[in-house]
Amino acid sequence: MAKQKIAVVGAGLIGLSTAVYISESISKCSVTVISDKFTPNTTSDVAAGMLIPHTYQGIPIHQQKQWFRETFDYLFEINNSSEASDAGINLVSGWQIFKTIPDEVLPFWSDVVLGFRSMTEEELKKFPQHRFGQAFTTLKCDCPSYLLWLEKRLKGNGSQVYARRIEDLWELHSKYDIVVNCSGIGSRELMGDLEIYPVRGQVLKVDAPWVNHFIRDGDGLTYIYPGIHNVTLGGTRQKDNWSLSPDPRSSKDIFDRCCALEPSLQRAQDIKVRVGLRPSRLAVRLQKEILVHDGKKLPVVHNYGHGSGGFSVHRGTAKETARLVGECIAALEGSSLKAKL
Ligand SMILES: Cc1cc2nc3c(=O)[nH]c(=O)nc-3n(C[C@H](O)[C@H](O)[C@H](O)COP(=O)(O)OP(=O)(O)OC[C@H]3O[C@@H](n4cnc5c(N)ncnc54)[C@H](O)[C@@H]3O)c2cc1C
Ligand SMILES: O=C([O-])CC(=O)C(=O)O
Repeated sequence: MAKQKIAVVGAGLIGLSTAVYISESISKCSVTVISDKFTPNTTSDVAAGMLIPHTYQGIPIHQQKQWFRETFDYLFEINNSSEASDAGINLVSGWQIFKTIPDEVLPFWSDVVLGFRSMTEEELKKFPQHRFGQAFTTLKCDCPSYLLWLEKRLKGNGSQVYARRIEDLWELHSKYDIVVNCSGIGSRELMGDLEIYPVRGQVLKVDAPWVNHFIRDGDGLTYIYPGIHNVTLGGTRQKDNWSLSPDPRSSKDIFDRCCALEPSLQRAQDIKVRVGLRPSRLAVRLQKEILVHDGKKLPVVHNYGHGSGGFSVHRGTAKETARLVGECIAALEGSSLKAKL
């Protein structure tokens, strides 16, 4: 049986990690990634890269927990290997703090991260405005390093990578048997999917190597995330705002909010501003679709709409996408066998 040719559209975190999973788990295929932007110019490069899940309202919690666990276990294994530094993965401990006691004292992901517990009175003294907190250890990706590492893995296993903008997935019909759509916010135009919308996020990447614990305000707006190369200070969440231009007033506001939680940040150096558009949707779109033109068919598997939580679940959604691609391959092989009989 000839190898099935698979095109993955998108070279952000979701496209690259899905292409890696498919190329490493399905032997009967060749994989080509096609994208108009690559690292360091994708939304995924802007992210803080913390493994702290965001809840998708349209997806059962057990499913989200499974995606998070698969992602955490995968990155934990990399963290414990000689690849950790190349892949940009580190373990980081810290605190999520709340001004009032949250509804969810024990979030669904509490037994996936390491050492989850309530903060002690002594620890809370550092944050006089906050009444409650959770201490735990999780993983963080240095996003550009991780994307480069994924790209290197792909090229190393013989997959192809091309720069090109796709206007219509049907363009790929003549060269590919199956298309995997990981175009993030680009799916609004590419698929005409009006359920996906941008949530603009502005962050600062600063040099402050003495900061070694993360701090996240439970309101999700203010966070300090130390990584391998810099500390990410956040943030903003601006629904339906498409602007990629840095806003100086937001930068000052972010810096002030973070200094209120960690005053030593006043001495931070080399402050860079980054903006990204979170590809937000009630639920990640993870499903098969058959495109039909003039009686010809093109199977497509969608994997987009990861919003604020792509890093936290990417390996789990890549695995599920590969399973759907496997079903498409079985169907194509079944129909070519039938045609021969
Ligand atoms: C400020 C900020 C902080 C964040 N922090 C975290 C965090 O700490 N933890 C976490 O889990 N998540 C975080 N996220 C969310 C995370 O960044 C996203 O969920 C994730 O990056 C989405 O990845 P993606 O590959 O779908 O999108 P993208 O990175 O946008 O990739 C989409 C790709 O598709 C390509 N593309 C689009 N349209 C076309 C087309 N028509 N033709 C060809 N190519 C196309 C693009 O060029 C790009 O390569 C954060 C996001 C932001 C903005
Ligand atoms: O909420 C966080 O902690 C970081 C994040 O995922 C985002 O800004 O989207």
